[in-house]
Amino acid sequence: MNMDHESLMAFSAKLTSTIGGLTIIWTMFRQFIPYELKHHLLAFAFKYTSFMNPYDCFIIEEYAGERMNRHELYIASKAYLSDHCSRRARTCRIELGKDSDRFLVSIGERAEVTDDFNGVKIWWRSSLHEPRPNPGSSRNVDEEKRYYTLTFHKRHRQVVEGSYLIHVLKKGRTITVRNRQRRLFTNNPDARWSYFTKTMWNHVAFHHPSTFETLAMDPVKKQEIINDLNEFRNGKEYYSRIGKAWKRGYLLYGPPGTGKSSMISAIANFLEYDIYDLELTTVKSNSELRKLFIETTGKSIIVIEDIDCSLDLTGKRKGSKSKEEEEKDNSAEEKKRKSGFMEEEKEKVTLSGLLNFIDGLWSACGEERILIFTTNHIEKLDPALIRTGRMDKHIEMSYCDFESFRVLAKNYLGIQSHKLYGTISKLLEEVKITPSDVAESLMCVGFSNVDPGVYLEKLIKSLEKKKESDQEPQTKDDIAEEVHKNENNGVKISNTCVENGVVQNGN
Ligand SMILES: Nc1ncnc2c1ncn2[C@@H]1O[C@H](COP(=O)(O)OP(=O)(O)OP(=O)(O)O)[C@@H](O)[C@H]1O
Ligand SMILES: [Mg+2]
Repeated sequence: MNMDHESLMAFSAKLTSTIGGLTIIWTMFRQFIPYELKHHLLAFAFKYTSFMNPYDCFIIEEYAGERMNRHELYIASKAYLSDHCSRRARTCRIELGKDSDRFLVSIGERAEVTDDFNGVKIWWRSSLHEPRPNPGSSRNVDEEKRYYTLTFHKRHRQVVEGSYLIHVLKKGRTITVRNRQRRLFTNNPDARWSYFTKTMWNHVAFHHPSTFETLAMDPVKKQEIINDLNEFRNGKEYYSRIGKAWKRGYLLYGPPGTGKSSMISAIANFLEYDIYDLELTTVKSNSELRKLFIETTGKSIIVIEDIDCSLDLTGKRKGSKSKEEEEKDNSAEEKKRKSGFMEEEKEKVTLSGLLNFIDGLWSACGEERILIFTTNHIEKLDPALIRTGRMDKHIEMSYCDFESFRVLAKNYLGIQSHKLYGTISKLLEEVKITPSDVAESLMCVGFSNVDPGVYLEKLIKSLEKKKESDQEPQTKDDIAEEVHKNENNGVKISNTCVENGVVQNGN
């Protein structure tokens, strides 16, 4: 033990004197050797060491390009290392993800980790550029610019250059998407965005708990949608092979409270995409619409809710109007032009403008996007918008059936079956009730250990009440109110007439 201590002391004394000697030589070299000679000597030393050194190295800078954007390969490498290697690093950097409460672990400055790729060993090291002092400013020019150095044996250069870097890029991208906090965007009215800030979309963190498990609908239909989404997500090569833009359109239709918005959230949660909720009524023109679409990113869902109410899309395409209507419009336009209102009117979002993004030339802008329209009145939409092939999938969200009820009962009451299920199943066949109304009856916030029977009874009561009111003949007043309501919605009741205050259905 004593011997060991002594030899350690001797070794450290030797080391100190060697370092001291080298420092003196280095200082002399820097001070007394002429610049030209120094340059030649260094170049020779570099050549010699690189000849002797069997290792090559690549450098991945954090910032690159004219606009000094963050290098995509750097971002992907950081994500890749955080997932694959950071556990092996002795020094780690921990950051809080943007808009998220997840921690991102990456390898720290000067820390080194080793990766193994098909038997090839790669050493990664993270470094920081020395900040360049900026005279006249308290800030440095190069603040926080990092880079990674990859070192590997020369004989593996082809593997690293070819497949390894592609592997890092692909994995890194996937991890970045997985780790990011998803966002819900909404468009700013044009008056609020300026050329400088370019904030056409505002966003908040997207946290919606709706998933396919919590969504009450026909299980076969649900599975079909999940399969369709999976095929879409993995379909990059397929889409490029068939020459179609990598995007998909869904039209969700059905009465209010049947789960259209919940379905959008479930899709977003399933695919882990961002949502762009496009408020068409605030978009002034087709060119503004185009800018908004260009600004959206990949892996996103662009939603236009209540498309029938968003705009009067039906009348904006040539040929969709009768001659008489067109003449009427022309004279109205003439009047407006004369009174100076034309400039404002000319600039509008038109159906053709919208269709251009669905399957026109502009549909190819960006990739991996899902476009979803929702409506309560599919019959009010322009046939051009809903013709086959335009929106890839039409999904009807309908009233609550027994299967949907079972999902809701499992979500809200945590039960799979109950003796009252038979009664409920029978009533659901006779009564049209939305999942939203069923959910309302089953809601028991904050009560633990409650008897599910209480809530099922409550549901049965509301179903029976609804059944009774559905069976009651409608009065003149009721029908007048309904006609008024439908007229406001633009729906005509054609086959219904009123006789002696009782409604007779013409069908
Ligand atoms: N199919 C469903 N599955 C699960 N919950 C549902 C379903 N439909 C409705 N709900 C419940 O009802 C609420 C309202 O549903 P949602 O907003 O999705 O309906 P909507 O079809 O979008 O209605 P609207 O046409 O008025 O926009 C949801 O928050 C959810 O709790
Ligand atoms: Mg909705």
